[in-house]
Amino acid sequence: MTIRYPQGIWLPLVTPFRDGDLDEASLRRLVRHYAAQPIDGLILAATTGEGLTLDDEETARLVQVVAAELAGKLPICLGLSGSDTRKLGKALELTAAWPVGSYLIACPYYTRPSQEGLFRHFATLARDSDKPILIYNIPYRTGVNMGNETLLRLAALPNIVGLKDCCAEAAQSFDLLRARPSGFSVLTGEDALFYNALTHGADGGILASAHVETRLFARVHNAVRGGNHSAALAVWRDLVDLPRLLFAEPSPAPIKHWLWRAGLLHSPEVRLPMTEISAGLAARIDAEIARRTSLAA
Ligand SMILES: O=C(O)C1=N[C@H](C(=O)O)C[C@H](O)C1
Repeated sequence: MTIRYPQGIWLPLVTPFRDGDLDEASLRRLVRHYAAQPIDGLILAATTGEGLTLDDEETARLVQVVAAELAGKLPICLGLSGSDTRKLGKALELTAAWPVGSYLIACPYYTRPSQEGLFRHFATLARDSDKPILIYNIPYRTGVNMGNETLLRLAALPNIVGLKDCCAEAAQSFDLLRARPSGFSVLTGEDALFYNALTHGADGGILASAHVETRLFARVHNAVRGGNHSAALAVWRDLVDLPRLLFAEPSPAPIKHWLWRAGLLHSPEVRLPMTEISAGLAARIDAEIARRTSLAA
């Protein structure tokens, strides 16, 4: 399923592991669970999905299992990252026939290219693929910030359809939202700023935190879209502590801990260099699960 204007809640699915391998049983359980939630699409093998630790065979299997389980219920977007334009071009070629509708491609990291380098990198990748591409701008992970001028040049290319915005500069995000052409989608990847981004005009979010209380994240989105800002704010005031808790230590370990405690994952296992959460954070998460469970009862 190909979506040319992504909006709403896109879930960057965690990748379950068991004893070092892909845990397919947990993966199927997760997909069944989220297919019944109010989300608009799944992102696989991105930051939250520990995509950098998966080899090609595992990524292929991940996509295959998720697509089979979804049976077309939701669109799939595949996360790609790297700092070599040619290798990414080969990854696009390798995955062209896979059941993914679009790609989320991070800016090249570590090498800190110029704005012209960033433009040519994405323009080359856009030329190499028929599928829609979302640019992922996250300077605090990659070391390079794609400026709005470059983004707007890229937005003019037919299959560059949007941005996952994690630039961490409120003015840059707002200026882009004012200047973007119609048909170019902006989704925030700053979980704790989701409500603010929506009120500034963003189309939705790619939010690891939405693994938990998915319906409340969707309610915030729907209320802002419907112009009901006081209803959105009322939900958000209760929800905003959740992303803070789930990002208190490197993601996705806190989220995996929560999903394990909730019975959706067999294990909270992450792959090195990520590590499981501290005992202190585990106790805080367990207490929050207990609090939310007693409120719901
Ligand atoms: O999985 C992702 O991609 C996400 N990335 C952001 C990050 O890298 O910090 C956070 C977002 O919730 C999901």
